Amino acid sequence: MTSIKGPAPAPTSFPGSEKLRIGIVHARWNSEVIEPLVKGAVESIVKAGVKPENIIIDSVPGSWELPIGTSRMIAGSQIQASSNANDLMGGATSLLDGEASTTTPTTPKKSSGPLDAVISIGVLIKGQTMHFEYIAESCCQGLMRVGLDTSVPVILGVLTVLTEEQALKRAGVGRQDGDKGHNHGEDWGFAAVEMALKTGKWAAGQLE
Ligand SMILES: Nc1c(NC[C@H](O)[C@H](O)[C@H](O)CO)[nH]c(=O)[nH]c1=O
Ligand SMILES: CC(=O)[C@@H](O)COP(=O)(O)O
Repeated sequence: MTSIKGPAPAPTSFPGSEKLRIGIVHARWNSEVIEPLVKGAVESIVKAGVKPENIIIDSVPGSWELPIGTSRMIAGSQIQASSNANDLMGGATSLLDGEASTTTPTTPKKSSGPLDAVISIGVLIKGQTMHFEYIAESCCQGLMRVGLDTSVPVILGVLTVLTEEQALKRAGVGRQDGDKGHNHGEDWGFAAVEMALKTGKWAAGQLE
């Protein structure tokens, strides 16, 4: 019997996506699986209309570090956005200091606005101990908390799998049964763009 499980097809258009800035923070553990997942996510973010230069990618050692990495990346983007706004006003800090500003206001080509969504990507593979269970639970709880606390959508890109083949298949690079599987990174990219646009509209009081 064929399976009915899986996401609905992604929307075909994402109006307004050209203004978005999307972050990806990924763990470096299990990099053979991480790499295609990140690639899949980037491809679908671009397909959805986000400019490649507005996709910010950074890494952390392992999935345990994803919640703090995600949280600080969001905060860093907000700091960058407000200091950029100061620069565009002609260097507010130096004016406060009573100095003439030497900063020439320029319009940055790529966005330095705050991140509109972040995808947190990790691959946890069950080993011999309880390590997997502790990290999986804390990591997912932590990522949920970051999203709710910051109001910036955090997309759960963490695979929690029992075998290496399960991980490979979920990154579209399966090696067994002639079945490569499906790259979940692609779904995460579309989810990030959709959630970034929707939370932006909701924040502006626009409900369809
Ligand atoms: N076993 C896996 C880990 N373990 C490493 C931890 O995430 C963490 O980096 C370390 O304990 C230092 O704090 N990470 C994964 O992403 N995937 C694993 O399967
Ligand atoms: C990093 C660890 O603590 C390690 O011993 C976990 O082992 P396993 O992945 O086999 O559970």
